[in-house]
Amino acid sequence: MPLALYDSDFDAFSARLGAAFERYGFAVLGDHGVDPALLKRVDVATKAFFALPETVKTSYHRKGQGGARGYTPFGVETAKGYTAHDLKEFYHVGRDLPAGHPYRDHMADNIWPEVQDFHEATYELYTALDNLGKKVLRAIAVYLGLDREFFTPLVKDGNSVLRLLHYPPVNTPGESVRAGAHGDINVITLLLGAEEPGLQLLDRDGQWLPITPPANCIVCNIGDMLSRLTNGVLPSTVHRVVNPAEGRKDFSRYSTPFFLHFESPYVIRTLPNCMSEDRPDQFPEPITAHEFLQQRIREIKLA
Ligand SMILES: O=C(O)CCC(=O)C(=O)O
Ligand SMILES: [Fe+2]
Repeated sequence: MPLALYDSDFDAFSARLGAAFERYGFAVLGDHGVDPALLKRVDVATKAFFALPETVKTSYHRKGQGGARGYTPFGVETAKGYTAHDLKEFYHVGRDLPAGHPYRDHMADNIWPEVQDFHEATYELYTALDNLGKKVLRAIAVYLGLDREFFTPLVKDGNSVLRLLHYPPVNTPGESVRAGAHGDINVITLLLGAEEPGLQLLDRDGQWLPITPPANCIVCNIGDMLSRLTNGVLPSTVHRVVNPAEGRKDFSRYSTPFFLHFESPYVIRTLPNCMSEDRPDQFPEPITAHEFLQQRIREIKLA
């Protein structure tokens, strides 16, 4: 789906995107407008970071923060319901908040590694994806029959995270997979770098479908918070990253999801227009975005 349609025919864009989300929980966005030169800078800085010695990388790991900022080493995150850990390491960049901002009591400051251009490039990408996410949410709002700007204030200072992911080569057989089957916790996810094969979604008939986006596309999916808010009208589809095929085992995979979150105090309460006699409220208990996130972080062994 070309993002150009957002400007040329917003209603058509909203209808097509919404239909893809309602059917698959996923959509692929073309010509997303994020500067290719910026993506190259992020790629260079990311690879430079992960190539550092383990002792240097772990100096950017903060225990007891739920992996919210900085480095999370290989072998920590474990998908909900799994015993074997995922085969990945990652770095989280969060939102910079001004001095005195009330959310600073729970949104930690960023940690910046000593890698050239890492701070500038990754934060520029954070801002670009934050803005792109607002466009996607405008299209979703109209699809759901809400005001076009319904989500805009709810995500303004949301606890969104840019995750720079590295899946190292997989040379030893074992139970672990690159990323075990999971639903994303957040509102929506915008994913860059899924051209390297491995990502699959679990379709409603129980089949795993590979996601093979053309170059320069962003894969977008619905997270559990939006699924809950919409009473499942927009599904948070389970997905995973499988281990590489024979010829690709010696290669790393790098990908970059942006997990867009609500502002922490926002109360997720089922939207009235997503309930009906045929679709009774599945989530009668409201929950704040903050509490929802804390519960899920404990489940994936990040806290
Ligand atoms: O690496 C990918 O393609 C997907 C990663 C993912 O699903 C996640 O980190 O939540
Ligand atoms: Fe995911």
